[in-house]
This record gives sequence, structure tokens and C-alpha cells, in this order.
Amino acid sequence: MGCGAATAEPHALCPACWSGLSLIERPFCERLGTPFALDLGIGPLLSPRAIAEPPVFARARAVALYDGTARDLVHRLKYGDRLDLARVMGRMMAAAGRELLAETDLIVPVPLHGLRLWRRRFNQSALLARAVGRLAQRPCDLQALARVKATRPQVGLTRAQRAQNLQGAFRVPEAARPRIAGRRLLLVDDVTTTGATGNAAARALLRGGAKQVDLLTFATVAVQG
Ligand SMILES: O=P(O)(O)OC[C@H]1O[C@@H](O)[C@H](O)[C@@H]1O
Repeated sequence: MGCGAATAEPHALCPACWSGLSLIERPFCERLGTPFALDLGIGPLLSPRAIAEPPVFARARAVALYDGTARDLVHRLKYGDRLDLARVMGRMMAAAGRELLAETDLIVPVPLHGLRLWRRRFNQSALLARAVGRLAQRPCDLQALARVKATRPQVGLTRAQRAQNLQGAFRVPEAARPRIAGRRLLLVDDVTTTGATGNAAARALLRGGAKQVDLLTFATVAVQG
């Protein structure tokens, strides 16, 4: 599916692609979902980063670290027009996000600004959100959150610049407020790097009346602890 090699089942990864995935398993930070190098046998665990800078979202989970096959899959989906990959990636996300999905009322993808959506012709996060929703049997609302600012791409920006770039970028449209009021939302994106996008989007959703916002992405950038 990822590299094009034949697989026994349709919409599956070949063994080589599988072995190139750095899957995230416990022990991980219960808040950020980032893995720990060591299992200390105690829990629940929080990373120093989650304690020093608690995120706006309640909990984040991701399938894999953003390297090897995970990076290839994200790039092929996003820049290579391989929309078909959303299905296999969504299946893995539904598994990695099982705990979050059990407490989710509504799935909301991170939106693209209209201009970027027009250029790319699709929102990869919406494709992933739909695939996760279908499998987990949770409704998906593509209009619950709007990207009202045409931000620079996050790629190449520092941590502080990423947060700055997203200030005021998201808003819950008036018409969507009744649909998210008091509800537990699962925000879906392709990748988390610094968490700036997840934080900015979660902040807008909480301001818009959501009760809780969790974050599920396909990949996360490795941050030790
Ligand atoms: O905001 P952080 O977590 O730093 O970076 C992740 C974002 O940067 C984009 O390329 C991804 O699609 C995602 O929305």
C-alpha cells in the first residue's frame, strides 16, 4: 500500500513498510502520548514537557513516530495525492486512539484555510477523520472548526514561531456552536510536531463551548520524555 509492493490483503502495508514504522506503545506520557525510553513500571506517567507546559487539549495519541514509513505515508497522502492511504492510516489511528474514541462524542478534523484547500483540493486531516469515524462509529463534523487565518506552513518554523503563527487561526463558526456545546471532541490531524496546531485548535473549540478536546494524529515527532 505504502511502497506499492503487493500485499496479501487489500489496503494493507507490506512487511518492509511495517518494519519501518516506529509504533508507539506504552509506556508513554498519558497527556502528550509521547513514548518514554524506559518502562519504570509505575504509572500513569507524565512527561516533563507535559508538566512544564500542559497542553490545551486533554490527551494526545499517535500511531507512530514521524520517521521512516510514517513520514512516507504522511507525505504520500498529503503531497502525493495518495488519498487511498487515508483508509489504512485511519485504521491504525482508530486502534491507537481506542481509549480516546470510547469517550468521544464528535470527531473534528483540523481544517485547512480555504486558499490552501483550494490549492491542495483535499484536506488530509478530514480524510483521516472520516476514516477513523467510520471505523469507530463516531460522527464527524467537518464544519465545526474553521481556519480563518491563512497561516504560513509550520514546516521550518521554530517552536515559538509555530505557536505565534497559529494565534487566532481557528474559530468555531456561530452555526456550529450548538453542535459542539458540552460535547467531548476528538481533534484529528496528520502530524503533531510541537503541538502548536493541536493547542490552537483545541483552544478555539473549548472557547466555542466544547467540554473536552483530545487529539489523535497519525504521527508525532519524537520528543524524549
Ligand atoms: O503545530 P505543530 O504540532 O508544530 O505541527 C504540526 C502541524 O504542521 C503541519 O505540517 C501538520 O499538518 C500539522 O497540522
